[in-house]
Parts: sequence; structure tokens; C-alpha cells
Amino acid sequence: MSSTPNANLFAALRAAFPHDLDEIAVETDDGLAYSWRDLERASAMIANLLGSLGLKPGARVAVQVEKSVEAMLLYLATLRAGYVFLPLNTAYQRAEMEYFIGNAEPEVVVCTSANLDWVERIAKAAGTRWVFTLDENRTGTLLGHAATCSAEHEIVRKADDDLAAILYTSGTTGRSKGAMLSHRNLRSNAEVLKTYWGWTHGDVLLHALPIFHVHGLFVAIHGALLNGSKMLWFGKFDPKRVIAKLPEATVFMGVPTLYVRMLAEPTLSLAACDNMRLFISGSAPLLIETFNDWQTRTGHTILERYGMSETIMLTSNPYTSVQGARRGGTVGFPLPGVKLRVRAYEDGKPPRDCERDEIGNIEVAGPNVFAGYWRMPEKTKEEFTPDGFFKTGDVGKVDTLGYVTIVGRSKDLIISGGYNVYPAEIEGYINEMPGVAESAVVGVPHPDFGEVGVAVVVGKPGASPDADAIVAELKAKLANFKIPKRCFVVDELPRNQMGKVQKALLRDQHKALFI
Ligand SMILES: Nc1ncnc2c1ncn2[C@@H]1O[C@H](COP(=O)(O)OP(=O)(O)OP(=O)(O)O)[C@@H](O)[C@H]1O
Repeated sequence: MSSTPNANLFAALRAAFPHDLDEIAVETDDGLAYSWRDLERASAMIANLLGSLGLKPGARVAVQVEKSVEAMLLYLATLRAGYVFLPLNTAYQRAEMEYFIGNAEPEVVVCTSANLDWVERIAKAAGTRWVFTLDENRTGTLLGHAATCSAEHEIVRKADDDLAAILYTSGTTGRSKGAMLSHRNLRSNAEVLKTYWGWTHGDVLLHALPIFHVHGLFVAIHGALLNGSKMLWFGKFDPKRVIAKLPEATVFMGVPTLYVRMLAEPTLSLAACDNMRLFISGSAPLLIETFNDWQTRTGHTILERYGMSETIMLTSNPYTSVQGARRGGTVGFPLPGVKLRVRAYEDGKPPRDCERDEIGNIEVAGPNVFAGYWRMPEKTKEEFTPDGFFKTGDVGKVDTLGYVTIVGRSKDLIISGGYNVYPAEIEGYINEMPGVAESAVVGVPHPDFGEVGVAVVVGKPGASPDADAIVAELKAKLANFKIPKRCFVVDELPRNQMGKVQKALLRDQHKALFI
């Protein structure tokens, strides 16, 4: 027997299960209840099934299914059996799945029975040996097969650097890349989260996020499991039903669009949130208006966090007032263990650290930072500095108190006539104008200036903001090079399932305006 502890993340999660395994661990919105013993037994049985397939260590298990407790069990079983979990967005269609499955070459693919025929064709063409579903189909479900397996399973030993998961990035700025996350990456972040937000065994997490993404899969689930806290599990987000469940919960993790949708419900009130301890937001910028409205309506101050597929969680606003106030518009402080710096890259000069409050490129290092992009060694090399920091691609600043603010993404930066234009600055001005709900500013090619900004604006319900008036008001406030050359008022901005505005799509839609 080796004397080094097992680095398998599942060993840490399992060790935190409550003493009484018959307590309820997960309850679903359609009335199902799973005890901690159920999680232990089912994850062992699925791990045994996976083990019986003759997969090699490091084999990838790709999963594209609707959110369900079974999908989480499959995640736990994959960890436990020492394989690599590869969750895929349920919105992906055939061409996208061809890319992901072709790139990842998973040995096992788990999909919905509705997609089985075409997923199976794609998977078999890529050399996948096993295709299962979680719901009923012609060949029986994965859980059905696992039902005949033993519920005894010894957690497979893993080293710190062994891969635990591959998470494809959202593809907000370009083609998705597979971020390789090791047991150390996931465990180090989970251990910080175990205590940072004051979790206890008595907490109840209302879980309404998808689980193919870093926030819903790792941040939410690890936090609850490591504290033996119960989860109320919503398959799909329904603001009315979520608000009705808040009195039974203590913690809610959301993305900005979920908060906006709940704010539109008259049932959201101080009383509905009386039992709640913490509301967390991340994955995309939370508008200051949403932050303020939430405070007024519920009496709670949303805690905004920041992270990415490649790094899991990087920063969080303070949990306790001793650490500081939660400041809207900022993403708080770097988490313990995370090294975060802001760097300036100026032509012909060596990179330098920015001053406090100076905007630059955010770079990070720490045990949470991924090992590289799957099968993209060149891309991986480009994204790390010679001294080992990962270039997040986000642009931001750190103020004198240490709060980090994300100003935008370097790929969204518009260089117009040689000047840097940060879309977030322009969007901030537009969003404050009367009748405006939100906006996105993107850069498009221009024959004279290289690039110019185009503003896409959404009005508040019942309001119809005027595009020319918006541009005129910006002209009164900002330097000429920052003014968008065109402005469009639309019904809504294109977003992905995590609520991120798809700027690449907007750029594409407007790329031929001036050329
Ligand atoms: N609280 C936040 N405020 C502002 N931006 C955030 C916040 N949390 C996350 N983000 C943004 O989300 C990004 C991480 O998202 P994710 O890893 O899902 O993929 P992506 O970067 O959107 O996709 P791709 O790299 O394929 O374009 C961060 O780099 C940052 O730009």
C-alpha cells in the first residue's frame, strides 16, 4: 500500500458525506429524493460498470444529457473510477458534436435517447466503443446496466496531476477549447470553497444551473458535497418555482440572467428570501442595476464571483463584512492560493505590472490553473507567460483596496484609429440612459480606422430608445474615437445558456457594415 494520500477528488468528497447516510442529500423539483447512501451506492455501481468496460486509465467519458441527478451520479462515478469526465452543452447540434467528439475521442459517450441515432453515428466514426443513454431507449439505460453491478467499490488511486475532467470553454470569443483539469486543480479549488462562503452541514443549496459548465458542476456541487449540505435540484430554471422554493433553501447560485428573470416576478420579496443566507452570481458581468434592484427587493447583497473553465474560481467578493463590503461591479478579491496580476503590454517594451487602478491584462497562477488545452499544445504555449502565468484574456484592474474589476475581454477590445476602446466603458454609459435595459458594443472592420464600434441596444419593457439620441448623448460625454459609428435598437441580445452575450455572433452579423 502506498503511504501517499489518494489525490482522487472523489476521496475528499466521499470523506465529507455526513455521518448519517440516510439523510436526504438531493431533492428534485419533481419530488424525487436521494439519500447520501443512494449517492454512495449508485456512484459505486456506475464506477464498477465503467470499470468493467475495460477502459484504459485516462479514458474520457463524454456526457451530453439534460441536467439530472443521474448525470451528477455519472460525474461522481467517473471520478471515483479514475476516468475523465467530459460534459457537453445540451444545446450542441450535430456539427458541434462532431467537432467535440472528434477532438476528444471519448471511449464512452452518454447522450439522450432522442439523440441516440445521430450521436451514435458520430461517436462510432470517431472510434468510441460505448454509447449509452440515461433515459429509456432500445438498448437499456446506463443505470439499468449498472443495477446489476456490485455496490462495493474501492476509490481508484490518482496522482495530483492525473486528469479528472475536460471542460470545453463556452466559445464566446471563438472556437471552444478543451481545458484539461487535474484532480489537484479541482481539489484545491473545492477545498477553498469548502470554507470561503461559510458553508455548513445545515445549508440547503438551491441548484438551478446547468451542469456542463464550471459554475454549475464544480463550484456549486463541490461546495455542497464537501459540507454534506442538502441540494434542492431544479432540472430547468423556472423563476416562479425557484422563488417558491427559496423559503426551504439557504444558498442560491445563479448567473446574471437568472437574477433578472426572478426580478421580473411579483412574488420575489423580502419574505420569500427570509431563510436565505447567500446569493452568488458569476459567469458573466452582473449589471449594477440588477445588483441594486436585488438589494432593494430582497434585502440581500449578491456576492459576485469570477472564474473560467481553465481556472475554476479565481475571485470572490467578501463573504463576511470583516473581509470587506460586497461591491457591485467588482468581482472581489483573489481567492486564497490564487496569484492574480494585471500586466501592461506596450509595443517594443517588456511587459510590466500595472499600477493600482490601471487597466491591463489579467494573468493568474496557482494550483487551480489548468494543465493546458486538450490536443492544442501550440495554443497552450501561447496562453502561458514564460514565468508560468495563464493569460485569462480578460482585461481589468485592481483598486487600492484590492478589489478586482473586469472591464472586458482582450478579444473584445476595439482598436480604432490606433486608440484602445473598451466596450464595457461605452456599454456602462449607454446602460445608464433612460429607457435602456442593456447593450453590447462590438468592433467591426472599417477601411479608414481599422475597426470601429457598433452598439446594439435593448430597451426596457414599454420603452423604445432612439438610436440617434443614444449616439448624440455619447458624443456629449466621450472622446470622439470611442463613439460607436452605428447604433441598433433590438428586442434582445444573443446569449448562450449561461447568459453570456455572444459578441462573436454580433460581430459576425455586423462585419460588412463598412466594407
Ligand atoms: N463575474 C464575472 N464578471 C465578468 N465576466 C465574467 C465573470 N465571470 C466569468 N466571466 C467571463 O467568463 C469567462 C469564462 O467563461 P468560460 O470559461 O465559460 O468560457 P469563455 O471564456 O466564455 O469561452 P471562450 O474562451 O471559448 O471564448 C471569463 O474569462 C470572463 O470573461
